[in-house]
Amino acid sequence: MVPELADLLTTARVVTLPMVARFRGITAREAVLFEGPQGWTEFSPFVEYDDEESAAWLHAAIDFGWREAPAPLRDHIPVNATVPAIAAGEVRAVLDRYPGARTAKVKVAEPGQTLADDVARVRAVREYLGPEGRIRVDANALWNVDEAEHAIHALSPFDLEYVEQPCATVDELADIRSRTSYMGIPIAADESVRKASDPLAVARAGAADLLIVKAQPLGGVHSALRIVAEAGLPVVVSSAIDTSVGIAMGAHLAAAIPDLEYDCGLGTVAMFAVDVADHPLVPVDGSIPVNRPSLSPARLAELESTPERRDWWLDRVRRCYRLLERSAAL
Ligand SMILES: O=C(O)CCC(=O)c1ccccc1C(=O)O
Ligand SMILES: [Mg+2]
Repeated sequence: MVPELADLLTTARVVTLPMVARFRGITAREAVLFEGPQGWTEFSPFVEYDDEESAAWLHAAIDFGWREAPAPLRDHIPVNATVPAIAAGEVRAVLDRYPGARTAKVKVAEPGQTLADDVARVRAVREYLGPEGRIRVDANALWNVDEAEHAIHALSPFDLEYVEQPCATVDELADIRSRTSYMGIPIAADESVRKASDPLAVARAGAADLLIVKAQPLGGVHSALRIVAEAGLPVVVSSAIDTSVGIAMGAHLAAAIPDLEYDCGLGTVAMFAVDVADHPLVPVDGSIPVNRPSLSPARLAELESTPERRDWWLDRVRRCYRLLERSAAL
């Protein structure tokens, strides 16, 4: 069943969630929430994304609100802590927000910082987690191949689980993967999956050892699940800094994947000072439950965006809906 545009718009709530610290350059996250027959669902492409890219996120919102999710194979999803490109001295306070996490993902290669900053941050994370903790780093495509080789070598003494999107292109990923294979550190693709016209190209090229998959940019739980099956690589389901509603979408995707060998990047509700759900999907004992959150009217009212931002988001919903109609994607 597919909703009419009017059905979407009548249930739409536009919210702005304050964050505890800056991430991806933002300190508040905006989202549209719709209530469908399956429960609440979320549409929250980043504000700078164009309509074509954002339309996949609307497809995902409709999928989760109007179509039954696949049968869950597990009721909890182990998650990683997410450490922004902060100073080493701030690492402890961030990790304290993820009780029981055995895995941390650390942002590296931040513009304006140095490799020494990355090394100090990763060292602080290793000291916090101890030798058995798992540390993965995410460069968000910001290194060239030589920089990546140098940085991965410098970070390797801290025992990395994998390096996420060290470079931008599929060819560069293949190159850095063969240059560093002697170190035995896997290479993960993120932007090469979620921002690519063909999300399977990186797998087909043998340019990554595992894939990061996100439900909203891949068009929803069902379409992401097909991509995972076709890729034939291990995956990590991760968030786009969604509210508890979008995180529930990711959790339902993760719950339906037969082999989930890595912890998922779905602990990010911990980044919000306030969330929309009665029981926010923050990690407890290192995992989040697989359920559909209920939202309290009082909390929705408290987090309601300004009329200007509401108009902006609902216009975006209309444009993306028309794009989906025109491409016969609904
Ligand atoms: O994977 C995680 O731990 C959290 C999610 C995350 O890092 C992220 C969130 C929003 C946009 C991009 C990214 C990313 O993985 O690059
Ligand atoms: Mg990433």
